[in-house]
Order: sequence, then C-alpha cells, then structure tokens
Amino acid sequence: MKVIALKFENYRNLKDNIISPCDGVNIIYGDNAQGKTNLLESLWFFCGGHSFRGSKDSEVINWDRNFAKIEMRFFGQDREQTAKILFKGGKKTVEINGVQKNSAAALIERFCAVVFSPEHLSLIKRGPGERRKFIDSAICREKLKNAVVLSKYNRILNQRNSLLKDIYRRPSLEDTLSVWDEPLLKNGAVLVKKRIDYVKMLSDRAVKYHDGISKGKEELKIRYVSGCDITEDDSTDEIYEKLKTKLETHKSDDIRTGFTNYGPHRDDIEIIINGKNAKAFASQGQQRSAVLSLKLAEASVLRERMGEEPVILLDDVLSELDAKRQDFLLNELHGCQVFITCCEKSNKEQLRNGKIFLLNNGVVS
Ligand SMILES: Nc1ncnc2c1ncn2[C@@H]1O[C@H](COP(=O)(O)OP(=O)(O)OP(=O)(O)O)[C@@H](O)[C@H]1O
Repeated sequence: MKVIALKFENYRNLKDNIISPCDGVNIIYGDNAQGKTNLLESLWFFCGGHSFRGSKDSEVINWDRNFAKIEMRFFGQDREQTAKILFKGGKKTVEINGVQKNSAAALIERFCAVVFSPEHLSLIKRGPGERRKFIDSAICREKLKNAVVLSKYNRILNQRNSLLKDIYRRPSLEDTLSVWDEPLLKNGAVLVKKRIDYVKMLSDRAVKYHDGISKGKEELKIRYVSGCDITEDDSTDEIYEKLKTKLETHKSDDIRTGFTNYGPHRDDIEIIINGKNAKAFASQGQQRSAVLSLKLAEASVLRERMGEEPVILLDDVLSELDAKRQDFLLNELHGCQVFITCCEKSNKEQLRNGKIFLLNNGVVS
C-alpha cells in the first residue's frame, strides 16, 4: 500500500498544497509546532475516519475557515484509488473512487496504516488496561466477529457486576447470577483464545524488530498473563473450564466486592526486556524501542492478513533513541512506505535513501 499524493485544503495550520511522497522513507522535518503531526494525522484519517490524537472532526478545520478537505491518491488492492474527506458543518463526508459513502467506516480496509505517536508509550508506562486495549483493537481490526465477541463480553460483564451489587442488598437475587455466567464464560473463553493467538504472532515479530533496533543487544519477550492459570497452549474449551473454576471459586468474593474479580478483563500483556519487566526497569530509549517493535510487529501481522504492506506513520519516534537505533528506523525498514517526523537536522542527514519534506509554519516544501 502506497500513498501517491496527498492534497490538503484548510487542514489545521497546513497551507493548501499537494505532496507526492516516495515509496520508501519520507522524513517530515521542522521545528516544533510547524504542522508535522498535523500532516501525519491527515494521512491517518484515511484509515477509518478518525484522528489518532482523539480530536473532534471540527477541530481539524483551520480556525479561519468553515471547511477542510483532504484528498489522497494511493495504490492498494492492486490498483490506483482515490479517497476524499470533507469536514464541514460538524459532519464528515467521504468519497472513495468518486463514489460518495454513507459512513467513514467505508475507508476501513481500503487504506491501511499503522501509527506510532509518543502517546503510545502508555502501552508500557500505564496499567494493564492500555495493553488490553491495544490487543483488543488489533483483534477487532482483524475480524468483525472478534469485535462482536468483545462487545458481548463487556456488556454481559457490566450486567453481572450490576447484579452483584444488587445481590449485596437483596441476597435472594443470588439464584439469577447463573443467567450471566454461561454467556460470560463462553464469550470470555473465545476472547482470551483470540488474544493469546494474536500475542503469539505479535511476539515472534516484535522480538525480531527489537533485535534489529537494538542491534542485537537486547532481548524482548511478550507474553499473555492471565489470573486464571491459563497457558498459551490451552484450547478454547480448556480456557472455558479454567475461567469457570475461578468464577465458581470466587463467587462469594464477587458478591462481597460487587465486582467480577477474575476473567479476561483483568488480564495483562507482560513486556520484558533482557529478563526484566519493561515498565519497572527499562530506560526511556528501551521503552520506546519496545513499543516501536510492537507497532512494527502489528504492521507485519496486518501485512500477512491483507497481503499488502501497511503504510507506517511514525510521529516523533527518533528523540530519546541513540544514532544506531535511529539508523534502523531511517534506513532498514525495507519494502514499506514510511512517514517519519523529526526536529533534529542530524536525522535528515542520516537518511541514505528517501525524500525529505520541510515544514515551516504550515508550508510544506
Ligand atoms: N484547527 C487549527 N487551525 C489552525 N492551526 C491549528 C489548528 N489545530 C492546530 N493548529 C496549530 O498547528 C500547529 C502545529 O501543530 P503540530 O502538532 O502539527 O506541530 P508539530 O510540528 O508536530 O510540532 P512538535 O514537533 O512540537 O510535535 C500548532 O501550533 C497548533 O496551534
């Protein structure tokens, strides 16, 4: 998958322009607050109609204008295609190959990219919820069926938790708890199996990327951690039985606390560098390298599933990395189109092959 041209009009601080990136590494270089992230954000919009910064649609319209438009020509699914997004009057209109679509969701599966931004460091720095979110959004992106299982699991869990609170006040309701247990276990077992399979795929690839980034100096390991004694090789039926045992054993704790204490919603993904937990012991550069490896691994899994190389968007990755690690990202990611923002002059000088876009007060040259 390759971006051939990107046109933007009234998009944040970017001055109207058309850019033609190269098929390899594209550096977007400039001082702080010039519009580098804005440019990456506009590309990411074509993945499904959302900002990776969590911005509202109206926020991307230039403050002095009443609409914004982005257009992209790209190569994907063995042909050249076009996509347009118009932001106007609190609404977003999407057009793909000249045909207007009902929803921005139509963009999903047309254009595919993986993004890294400094906020993704929360994958290591924050709690298990961030890591579960990362894995869940990846499995949901793989198959709509997985998204259905996840949403059913969360809905049933909420209903069970609210019943647990009611039972505390009205013990006679305890008999009705089993109504939620069976669907919770069924969907929970499928969810855990999908997560474990994905983490295995991701891990194999992330280990290789981390080895490349650290030039063989560090060993990365990623493993799924369950509070229900589930192991990587368990089948869905075995996972179901283990979840069931925990649920039954801890029923009285659940009633006392008003909360389901064990299950997929408490699981985690452990990220280990050289045998030590990355959250507790890794340096800033090591943490950044590990998250990058995970993101590149995510792209590699997507490539296998789609038969196409996703575009890689790297926002402000190079800071805190030493020259050897920077060199890997700038010169050794072969076969895919990469967009990478940076502020340091030395970074653009490191690039052996690629294209450099200079951003100065919204003007791209
Ligand atoms: N809707 C908008 N209209 C006009 N300007 C905007 C709008 N939204 C954001 N900006 C401006 O865009 C500028 C550039 O933002 P951006 O995040 O792209 O900077 P950057 O080059 O990535 O900087 P850094 O290196 O500091 O991350 C900001 O100074 C912001 O004020």
